[in-house]
Amino acid sequence: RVMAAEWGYSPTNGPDVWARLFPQAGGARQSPVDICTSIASSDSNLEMKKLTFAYESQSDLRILNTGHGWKVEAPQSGSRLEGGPLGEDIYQLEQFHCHWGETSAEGSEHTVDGRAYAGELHLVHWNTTKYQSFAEAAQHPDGLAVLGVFFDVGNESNDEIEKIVSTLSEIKFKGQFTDIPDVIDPTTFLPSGLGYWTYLGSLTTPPCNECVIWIVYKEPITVTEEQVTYH
Ligand SMILES: CC#CCOc1ccc(CNS(N)(=O)=O)cc1
Ligand SMILES: [Zn+2]
Repeated sequence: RVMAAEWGYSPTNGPDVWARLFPQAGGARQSPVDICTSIASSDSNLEMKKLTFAYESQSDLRILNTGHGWKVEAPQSGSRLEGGPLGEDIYQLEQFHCHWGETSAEGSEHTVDGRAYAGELHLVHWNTTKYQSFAEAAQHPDGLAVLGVFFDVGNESNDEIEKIVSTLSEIKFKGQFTDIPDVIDPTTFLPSGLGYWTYLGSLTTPPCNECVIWIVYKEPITVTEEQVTYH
């Protein structure tokens, strides 16, 4: 059948047929992957070059219903992500968004030894040392760096996530957006334990560009069931 107009996750427009419209989806370094902890090698170089990040608190951020979740546009010229697997380049925050599922038993894009988490937050950065724009960076193998943080469902709610999901009732439909009234500090999304897995991959959704250096934190953050299931 001809590809449905919009890509999605159904049998007729899902990942198995994305490559028809988005050739990179058929590439050799596609994300997400299952992280097999037994074969992940620890790289002494990474331990030497500590991954460092610095974010500003931002107000007046806009949140969008993408049709596949929510996305906060957060271009931050003052933000910096560097070190670890990123060589000498500096990466700047562009946006962050979330993936979750129908139940809290699934929803993350990456899995760890076959185990899915309730959701996954992605902080998308681009290489401002080498490229002039996000769109240009997304055309290069070292163009983007995405921090992935798993969500575990528990009894504590995450205050920063609450600032975001409390606005979702205003953007029930794809394409709608609204302003987030609170100040958001992306640093608070990160777990306390800073151990991570890293690999060279791609955008996990179309156009699936193979331009992402993935950094997936080992420690999940805890959110409540409410915070990852929307009515
Ligand atoms: C090239 C291009 C483009 C559009 O920008 C994006 C940005 C992020 C994403 C989501 N990718 S993910 N889930 O790997 O962060 C998809 C398209
Ligand atoms: Zn994502």
